[in-house]
Amino acid sequence: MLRWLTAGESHGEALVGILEGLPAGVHVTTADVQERLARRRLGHGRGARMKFEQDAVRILGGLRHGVTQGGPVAIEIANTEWPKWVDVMSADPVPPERLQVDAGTGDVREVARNRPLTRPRPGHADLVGMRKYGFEDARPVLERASARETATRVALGTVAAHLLEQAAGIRLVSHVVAIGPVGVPEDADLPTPDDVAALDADPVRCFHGPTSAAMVEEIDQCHKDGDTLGGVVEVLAYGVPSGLGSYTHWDRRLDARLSAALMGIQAIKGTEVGDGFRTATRRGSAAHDEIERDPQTGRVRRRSNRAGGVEGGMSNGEVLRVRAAMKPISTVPRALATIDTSSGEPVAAQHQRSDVCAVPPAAVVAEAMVALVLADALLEKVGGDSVAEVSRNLQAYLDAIPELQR
Ligand SMILES: Cc1cc2nc3c(=O)[nH]c(=O)nc-3n(C[C@H](O)[C@H](O)[C@H](O)COP(=O)(O)O)c2cc1C
Ligand SMILES: C=C(O[C@@H]1CC(C(=O)O)=C[C@@H](OP(=O)(O)O)[C@H]1O)C(=O)O
Repeated sequence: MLRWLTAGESHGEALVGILEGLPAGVHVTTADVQERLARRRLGHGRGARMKFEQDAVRILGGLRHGVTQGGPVAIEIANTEWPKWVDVMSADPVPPERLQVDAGTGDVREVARNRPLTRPRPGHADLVGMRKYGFEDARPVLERASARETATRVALGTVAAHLLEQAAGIRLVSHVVAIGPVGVPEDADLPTPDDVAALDADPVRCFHGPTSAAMVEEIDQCHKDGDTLGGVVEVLAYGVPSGLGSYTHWDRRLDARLSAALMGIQAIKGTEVGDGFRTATRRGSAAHDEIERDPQTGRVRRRSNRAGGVEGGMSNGEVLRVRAAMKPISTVPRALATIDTSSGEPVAAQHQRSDVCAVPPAAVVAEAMVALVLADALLEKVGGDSVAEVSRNLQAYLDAIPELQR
């Protein structure tokens, strides 16, 4: 079983992620993690912070000379914004005068940052978080609710992706299929893992040129209008063997596990496996993937992949395809109506800098979550304490599948 945990606040000193249950022998370096994190900062529509926030990575445990040792991998991502927040986000008590507006000492901007946030944003965690944890200030809520935390998921997902590729030849890619009302055509080509450089070069991680240009226009128009946008991302995993996950119990189903992991990303409000909601509109004869034997190779194959590579809660050997729908950013510049929780008066919601659209980075985060779930399911299916053992076990399982079922 693979387990992962994250800790840290958006403007705290650092975020930390731990990945436990990894086999020894996964080759991965700080530079690999940094490369994925850089990808998460890309994307037309990101706010000002992503221009200067640097994601300073340190691997604190679990690796020796670029190879996992079997123990938990711990990764720190320092917030380079931290110097501006040292007092406001200090873990230990600070002298009260350092945080008071009228003290006339210290950094005035930092004092301003400590003003209680009492105008909760509709759509963010602010109001319910204040109620639930007993805060009169939304600061502690947004610090942990913030998607800054997704940096740790991408860091841990990098390690999982390396395990998948090195032990089983599984490779992932993610892309953006819709931003607001602008979506790629249904019959557009799917990217493969060899297309990552092209996706990185695209301002919105979209694989369909004309749609990408229209998405950029939509974001620019939305920015001008003081508004925000959501969209849909898709993750594809190539080379997934048949039989990860199980039909035997609800929480063993691969589709359920993928869906929960995607839904656990901030602002994701819908998930889809394969054609998902579109399948629900079809008749059975046009909804499923017929089985035949390839006359050339003699192998069992499908005539289509509407199921997105999962049947009965198990991977079926086809390309795994899952989608996640992201709501528009809730810090809307043309601020929405709310109430001031210190006075009860109707006011405009708090708003400072913010992303206009964070769908492109959400694709990178979704890919990391899928990598973690698949790595967990792979280890569960075949086990192994080293990458070599996982590979051997996988091969032995595949070799044991009867010839007529292959
Ligand atoms: C990559 C990414 C970046 C985000 N950036 C922002 C942002 O700049 N401003 C904002 O209000 N919400 C942003 N969000 C969304 C909020 O974190 C999210 O809406 C909030 O935590 C409430 O959770 P919920 O939307 O799941 O209910 C972002 C989400 C992701 C995945
Ligand atoms: C910092 C990141 O995303 C942040 C996610 C976020 C939110 O409310 O979720 C709000 C913004 O932060 P701030 O309010 O400090 O500008 C984003 O920049 C990141 O992705 O690394």
